[in-house]
Amino acid sequence: MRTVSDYFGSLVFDDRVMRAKLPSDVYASLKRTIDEGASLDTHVADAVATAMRDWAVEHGATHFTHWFQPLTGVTAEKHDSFIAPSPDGGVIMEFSGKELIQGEPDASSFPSGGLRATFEARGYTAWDPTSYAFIKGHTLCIPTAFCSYSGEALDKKTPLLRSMQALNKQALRVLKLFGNEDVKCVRPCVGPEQEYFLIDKAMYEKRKDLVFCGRTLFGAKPPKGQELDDHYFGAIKPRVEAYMEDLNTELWKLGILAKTEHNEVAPSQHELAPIFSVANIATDHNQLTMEIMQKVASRHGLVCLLAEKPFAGVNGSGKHNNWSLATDTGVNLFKPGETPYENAQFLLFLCAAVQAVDNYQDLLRLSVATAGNDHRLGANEAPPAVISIFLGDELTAVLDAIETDTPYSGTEKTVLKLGVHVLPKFTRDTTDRNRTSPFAFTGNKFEFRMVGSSDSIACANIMLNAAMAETLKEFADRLEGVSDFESALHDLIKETIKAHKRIIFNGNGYDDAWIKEATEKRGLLNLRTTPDALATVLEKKNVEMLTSLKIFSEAEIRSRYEICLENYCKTVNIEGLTMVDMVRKEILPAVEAYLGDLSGTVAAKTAAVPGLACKYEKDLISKLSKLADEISDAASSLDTTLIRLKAIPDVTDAAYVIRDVVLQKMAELRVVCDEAESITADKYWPFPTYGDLLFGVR
Ligand SMILES: NC(=O)CC[C@H](N)C(=O)O
Repeated sequence: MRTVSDYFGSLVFDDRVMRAKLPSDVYASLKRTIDEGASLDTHVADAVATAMRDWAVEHGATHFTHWFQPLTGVTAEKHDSFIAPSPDGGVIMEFSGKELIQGEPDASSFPSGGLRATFEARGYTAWDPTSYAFIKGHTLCIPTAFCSYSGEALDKKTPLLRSMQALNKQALRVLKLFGNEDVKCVRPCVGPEQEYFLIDKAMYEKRKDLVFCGRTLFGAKPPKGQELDDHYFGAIKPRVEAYMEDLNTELWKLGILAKTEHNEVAPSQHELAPIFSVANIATDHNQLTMEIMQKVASRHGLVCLLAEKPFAGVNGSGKHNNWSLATDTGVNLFKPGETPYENAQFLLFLCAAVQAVDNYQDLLRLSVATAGNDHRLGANEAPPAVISIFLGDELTAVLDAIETDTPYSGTEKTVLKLGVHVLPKFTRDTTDRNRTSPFAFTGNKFEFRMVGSSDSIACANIMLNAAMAETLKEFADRLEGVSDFESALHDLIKETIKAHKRIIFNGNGYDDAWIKEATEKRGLLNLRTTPDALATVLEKKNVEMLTSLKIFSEAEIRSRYEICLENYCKTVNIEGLTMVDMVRKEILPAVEAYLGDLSGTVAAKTAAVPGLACKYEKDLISKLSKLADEISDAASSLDTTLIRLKAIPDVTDAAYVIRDVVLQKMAELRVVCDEAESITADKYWPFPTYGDLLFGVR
């Protein structure tokens, strides 16, 4: 039997393959490009392309594609076969260095958020040699960045790579101050925990809301939900187990480090978590993971729902983004060290994260802002829309002690002197206690829990890296060249704690009292909806930070603002239209059919026994008939609003109408439909119910 280690990474042109297949000088040169960003010359590119082609063809590939991440949030690919005609009438398989390095997909149909007006529609894709090429189906996929000819990023990978570069530069400056001359590179490492729902495919196909929107727009609460907590970590059902097994095999073949799997809180909800990797690879891998999760589900007669809130009344799905910083010498900068010096360094990086999150709360919030995630954040199942940091009581007490120069009880009652004393050993706080926090320190990393399950993790990590780079830059500017490093460091840490401790909160984030305290006493932002959050990207401090670090140009920021808002408007518009369609073509006809049969029953019964009261039927007919009128009115009102919406030219104005009017009307329509469902006989209801969907996979 083949073991996992036999086939792990078998579809990846990884370091093992490169070492075996490339001439040693080519391998050394490519490694320099991968590790140090050195540019690649043409003969190296040609040699790599040839080896890649031979390897891919051996593995059954017939095509290649530049695989990229446009601003749609999903990945894109355009396949070209390797074939070229040979003089004898046959074909040879060709792939050049030029084709490896650069491609020219026709970009005119990807969202560009107004950027297109300023440059040619055609963009180009450029190989990202730091992320390995892989085979999907019969196609060699080459991870690439996607840019315009004038250099504007049209994708999510380019700004992510830029943010990693900025962070590397500033982190190295800070590390030098601590005497770490041997460190050549600092990289953000990410492990995204992916939550998802698995439902039966045949049932899925009967619901237009699931097919068009990926989430239910109607559904009366079933008798059983998640109240017994019997699904969380429960035994995995055989059908789901078979799916997970198949999924793991596919992911492992692609070198994706799928590690943990379990049932989540809601019925039919599950989670898959990988081992950490460098941020851009983790991003590529998560995109691939989401794609393969859906593909494999189909083979098992299942559908994998990635929407943040596919069902009302039970938990939604997030993608908790575990984030840390690692040096090429193997040090995790968020891990408390063993020596006083390491501890001082740890505290400085920790304080930088605190300041970064406080100063750029808005950017972190908007990095996860989508129509789908708005239903999840703040619904007492995922973090609220207010950003705060959980540090745990022990670490918070250490920071308090430093801030006030008071003894910390954990260290034999001495006043902590940075660079002299070691920190006490922290017991790791259990993740259970962090569950309500948007940004939780978990011993050696931060867990950014606000990311939505269907989101690309690129945006969240771009903003995290950017905010951290900016803060480290400020710290390095201040500390470089000081005569007494230890006291300057002490002052900086103390001041940072004082200035930014308002963002630290170890209590229950679901508590209404916290939201009040956060916004009223602490002045933290509460950006409840996507339009509220997105608007903040255009604020001067944010534009200045992102442009000065060269992560985005101003035009790129504007384009992303437009695209995200447009996406919000389009998503909700599709949902509204789907509701109207389902009501008019399915729900009302079903209710009417039931009403017709009930009325027929009354007529038949009174014909048989004249004078019979038929109270049960008549009450039901009155109630349902009244609901049918209300449903019809609510659907018309929603429909009229959607028509009005179309006439609003400005996307920001449209987004506010959605936030304030459309979503409200959708909610009103749902209430009456769900009520009708709860009193309509099962056999009339036109599509599978919540009970069927949530408990249908056995
Ligand atoms: N067990 C959990 O951590 C639940 C998390 C929750 N599903 C979320 O949306 O974030």
